[in-house]
Amino acid sequence: MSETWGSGRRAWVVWSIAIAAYFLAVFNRSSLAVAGLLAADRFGISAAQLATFTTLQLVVYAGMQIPVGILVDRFGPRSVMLSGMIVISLAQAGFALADSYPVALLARVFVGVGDSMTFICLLRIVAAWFTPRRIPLMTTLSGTLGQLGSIVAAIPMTWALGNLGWTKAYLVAAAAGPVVAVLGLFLLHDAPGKSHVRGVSKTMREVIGGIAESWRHPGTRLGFWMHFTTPFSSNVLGLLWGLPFFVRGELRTDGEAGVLLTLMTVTAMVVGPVLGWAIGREPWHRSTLALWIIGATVTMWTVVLLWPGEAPLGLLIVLVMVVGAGGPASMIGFDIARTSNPGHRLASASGIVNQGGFIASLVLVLSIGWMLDWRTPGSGSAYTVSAFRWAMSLQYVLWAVGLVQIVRYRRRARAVISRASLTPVTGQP
Ligand SMILES: N[C@@H](Cc1c[nH]cn1)C(=O)NCC(=O)O
Repeated sequence: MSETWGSGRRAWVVWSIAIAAYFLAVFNRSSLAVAGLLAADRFGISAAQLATFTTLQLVVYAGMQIPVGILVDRFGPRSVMLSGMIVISLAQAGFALADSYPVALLARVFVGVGDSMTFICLLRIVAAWFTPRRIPLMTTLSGTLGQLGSIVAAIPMTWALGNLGWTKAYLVAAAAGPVVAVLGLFLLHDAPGKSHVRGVSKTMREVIGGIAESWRHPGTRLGFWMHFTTPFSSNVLGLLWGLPFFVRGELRTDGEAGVLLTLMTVTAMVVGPVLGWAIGREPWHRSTLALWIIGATVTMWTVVLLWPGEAPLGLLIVLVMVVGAGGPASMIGFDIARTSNPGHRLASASGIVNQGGFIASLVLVLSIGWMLDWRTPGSGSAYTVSAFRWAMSLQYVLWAVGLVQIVRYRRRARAVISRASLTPVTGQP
C-alpha cells in the first residue's frame, strides 16, 4: 500500500462521512419537490412563484461553484464541507419557521449555498484517499449514492409533511446536518495523516490567475462541456417537466409517468458504477463513452418526437433508460478535469466543470416553460401534445452547442495529454 493514500478501513470511514454529507445535501435540495402544493397554500403563492424556489436554488448553486472551489483549494474540503452542513441546517430550520414568501425564498437561497459547498469537497476527498486506479469508480459511485437522497426525500418527507406538519417536518430534516457535522469533526480528514490540507494564501490576482489557468487547459473545458451536455435531459425530466411531458405530451397516466421517472433514476444508479469501472480501465476513451451516451440520447428523443401520435410505452421505457445514463455520464467530466489539473487546483477545476450541467438544466427548464406557454392557446397549463414536441425539441440547441464544443476540446485535450500518463499502473490496488 502506498503511503500517499489512505489505509483501507480509514479511507472507507472518511468516504462514508463525506457521502453522508452529500446525501443530506441532495436530500435537502430535493425536499421541496413533494411539498409544492403545501408551500403554495402556506405562502399564498402562484405556480410561477413556486417555481422561483427551484430556479433560485439552482442559480445560487451554479454561481457558488467557483468561489467554493477556491475555498476548498485554500482551506481544505473538511472545513468547507462541515461549514456547508451547518449552513444547510440553519437555512432549512429557517424555511421550517418561515411564515412569508420572502423569508422562505431567502432560506432556500441559503439551502443552495450550503448545498453548493458539498459535492466538490467530496470529489477532493475521494482524490486524496483512494488510489488513482480506484478514483473513477469511487467518484461515480459517490455521485450515484448521493442521488439516493432525492429518492429518500420523496418518501419520508411526504410522510412527515402529512403526519408532523410543515414546521416539524422541515425541523427534523434540518436536525440531521449537525449530527453529520459532529461525526465529521472527529472522523473526516482531508488526507491520510492530515486533518487539514491548506493551500497557500493567495492574492485576489493570483486566485483569478489560477482559475484562468484551469479554464485555459483544454481538459477542463472538455470536462465543462461534457458536464453541460450529458445530464440536462434527465435533470429537466426529474426536476420539473417529466410528469407533465409523459401525461400531457404522451398521454400516459400519472402512474405510468411515475414508473417511467423511477426507472430513469434506477437506471442512473446501475449505470454509474459500470461507467466508473469502464473509465478507470480505459481513461483514454472517456470522452468516446460520453459521446456514445449523448448520441444514444439524441437518437431516442428523435424517435420519440417524430413518432406519429403518442409513442408506445416500450419506446418511452427505452427513452428513460438511455436518458437516465446521462446523470452518471456527467461524472466523466470531473474525471477529465482531475487528470488535467494539478492537485492544488483540483477543487477550482471541479467547480468550473460542475457549473456546466446546472447552467444547461436551468436554461432548459426555463425555456421549456416559455415554449409551452407560447405554443399553448389561451392562458393556463392545458399544454398540448404539439406544444410539448416544440418544447422538448429545444434540447437540440443545447446538444448542438455541447457536441461542437466537446469535439473541439477533445481534439485539443488529446494533443496535450499523453495517453501513457492516463494508463492505470497495473498492480496498483
Ligand atoms: N451529475 C451529478 C451527479 C450524478 C451522478 N449520477 C447522477 N447524477 C452532479 O454533477 N452532481 C453534483 C451535485 O451537487 O449533485
